[in-house]
Amino acid sequence: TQSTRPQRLLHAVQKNATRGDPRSVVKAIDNFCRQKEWAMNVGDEKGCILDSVVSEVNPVTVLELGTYCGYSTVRIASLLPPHAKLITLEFNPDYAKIARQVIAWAGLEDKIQLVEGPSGEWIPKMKEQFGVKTFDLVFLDHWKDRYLPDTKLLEDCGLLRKGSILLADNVICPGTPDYLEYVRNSPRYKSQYFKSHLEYTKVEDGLEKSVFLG
Ligand SMILES: O=C(NCCc1nnc(-c2ccc3[nH]cnc3c2)[nH]1)c1cc(-c2ccc(F)cc2)cc(O)c1O
Ligand SMILES: [Mg+2]
Repeated sequence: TQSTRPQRLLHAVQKNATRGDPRSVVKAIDNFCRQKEWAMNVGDEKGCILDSVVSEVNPVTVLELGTYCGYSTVRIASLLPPHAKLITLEFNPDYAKIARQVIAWAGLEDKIQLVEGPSGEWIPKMKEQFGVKTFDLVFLDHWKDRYLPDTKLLEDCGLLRKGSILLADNVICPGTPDYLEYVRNSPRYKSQYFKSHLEYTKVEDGLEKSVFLG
């Protein structure tokens, strides 16, 4: 039977990356996507912006919406302090299966909790299921029409505190117009746009960093 793109991406990691070395996993995926097949990872250019925001925030609790193959999951987790935790939500079981193996190859299972299912169902359960009080950093990279409803859900569930950072991928391409309008005009957020490019292309895209003001 024909393999899927996520399966081919995983094989590229297992062939070219060193077990237990997250940076080599990130490199192997970027090389695969540049040389072989495009895939919707945040990529190396936007990934550097992600790295700088993670390093600046130094978060203890992180939520990632949209795991896909685990590229940004590994990229973020490799920068976290020792007792920090990253919860990543993935809706598609096939993506989740691949992501678990990519995360294992990077040796980051202890820092990452991959949860399968729709964000709308899981966000209200974060406190009771995972003992989360609030998130220091949320990386939004899932379905683009879910960014705004899930942000409002995070607010309503008391999962954001004064100073929590939302970092959103793809605010230009594919685009999240309703989310951008909200975080840029709401008095409850201070927003900043980091201009970049759609992963592995010359098409404009960017990350929007928004600080929740409480
Ligand atoms: O769709 C994207 N990403 C989303 C995947 C996902 N992985 N998991 C989910 C999930 C997770 C929990 C959920 N709960 C409810 N819906 C959910 C969806 N969604 C995406 C698409 C592009 C893209 C750009 C230009 C093109 F020509 C084609 C494509 C680029 C990107 O950087 C992306 O991130
Ligand atoms: Mg993305």
